[in-house]
Amino acid sequence: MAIEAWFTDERNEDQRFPHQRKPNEPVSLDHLAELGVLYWHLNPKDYENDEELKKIREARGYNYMDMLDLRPENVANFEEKLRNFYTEHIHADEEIRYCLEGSAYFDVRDKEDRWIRIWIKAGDLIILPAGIYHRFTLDTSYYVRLMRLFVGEPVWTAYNRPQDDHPAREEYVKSLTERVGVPLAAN
Ligand SMILES: CSCCC(=O)C(=O)O
Ligand SMILES: [Fe+2]
Repeated sequence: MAIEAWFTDERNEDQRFPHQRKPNEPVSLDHLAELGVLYWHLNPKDYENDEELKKIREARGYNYMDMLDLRPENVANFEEKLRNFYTEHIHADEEIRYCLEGSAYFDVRDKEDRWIRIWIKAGDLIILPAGIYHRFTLDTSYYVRLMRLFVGEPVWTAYNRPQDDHPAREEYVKSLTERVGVPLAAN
């Protein structure tokens, strides 16, 4: 079972709604990969002994790990945090999130600056590349338990859009043309 992703409508309704277009315009994993967004589906029940997760962490150097239980009762300044998560931003590093329970939405910008909504559920691990414009919201279930991974000491600093001159943004924009350039040049 793969994650679902789609282009969002532009309606000004609750951010926790799916915001699918009518008819729905799905986005494939290949399209996400072109944007540098990576995805795995793992077994969330046994994450402590999961060899697949171990392999990914080793291969990518994710030695840091913590848990984020996003529900109003156990997060200080819950509303403010959610507001910040939903403000379009980038990071200087990858954003790696593994959904263990519940569900939520990551929105990422595509090359034409359209929003793609990615619905993550238990077992979905996604990696957003450094420099990609994105935001995050809970869905109507209003609960998600996420594992956060990182290389070394974690840096969660968010740089709100616009960040055209940020080195991570410049690097990301360059990587987009290179990623598309390879298969085209091979033709
Ligand atoms: C709650 S995890 C995702 C939110 C986000 O984009 C971030 O933490 O930078
Ligand atoms: Fe982020």
